[in-house]
Amino acid sequence: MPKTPSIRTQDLTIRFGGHAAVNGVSCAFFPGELTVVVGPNGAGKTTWFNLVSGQLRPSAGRIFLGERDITALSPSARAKAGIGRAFQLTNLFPKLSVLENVRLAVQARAGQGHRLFARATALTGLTDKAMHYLDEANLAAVAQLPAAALPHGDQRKLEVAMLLAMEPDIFMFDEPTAGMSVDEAPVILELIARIKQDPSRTILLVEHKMDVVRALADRIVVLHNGELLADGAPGEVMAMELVRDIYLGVGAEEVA
Ligand SMILES: Nc1ncnc2c1ncn2[C@@H]1O[C@H](COP(=O)(O)OP(=O)(O)OP(=O)(O)O)[C@@H](O)[C@H]1O
Repeated sequence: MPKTPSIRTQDLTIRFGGHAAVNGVSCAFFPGELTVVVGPNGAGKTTWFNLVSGQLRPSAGRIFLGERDITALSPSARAKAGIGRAFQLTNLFPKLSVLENVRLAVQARAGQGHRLFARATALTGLTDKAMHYLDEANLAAVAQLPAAALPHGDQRKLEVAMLLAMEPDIFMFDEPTAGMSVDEAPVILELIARIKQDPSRTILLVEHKMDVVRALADRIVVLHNGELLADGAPGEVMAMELVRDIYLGVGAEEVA
């Protein structure tokens, strides 16, 4: 029996004025699969991501989460429905401790909203859960520090721990190693590789760096001028002449 996609876009299009930043993109994604969305600057990758997570509304086309049409849902309703997106540090509460940050995500997942002062008994359970996710992200040792005190790489890990605490079915990462040092980047990649081990999860990643693409991708989707140019296994896609052509001048040597 063919597998049901966990998320899919159908003829997804958004126009800004006369310009179609995303143009008729149809593709489906499956549990247990990590897809990297690549393409040159301005190809429409971030815009497509924003359409999927709900920050932008399409001019045409639809988005389905499983069988459910979520095109009209707000970003928060999509998050509740199972789409989790890591934003580049904009979701952190800098003055709260690392633990409190994750605990708030656990509370949000449990449907208790963002209350900092929950009842003591409830708090213990929430704290235990939060510590579990901090352990997964290798951040347990810094649980009591304010988020703002962490180095950039650890803040990005904290963001991933908060994403894990939301227990999404779909994980979306926009350039997860952007701004990281060479020492910090592998830790995030390892964390994403671990997330991928759970076959119920679908992972979407926008990435420019070919070493990251090579390390993680089960599949590559190439956008170009807002259109879907290629979609397939990494070796297959990277060997396509058209794909190599559009990368000429923007890292052709890296594609090789
Ligand atoms: N709010 C907007 N208003 C007008 N044009 C926009 C808007 N957002 C994006 N665009 C245009 O849509 C196109 C796609 O942009 P997008 O940022 O999605 O590309 P990208 O592939 O993510 O690029 P990069 O790799 O540089 O981040 C670009 O031409 C961009 O200028």
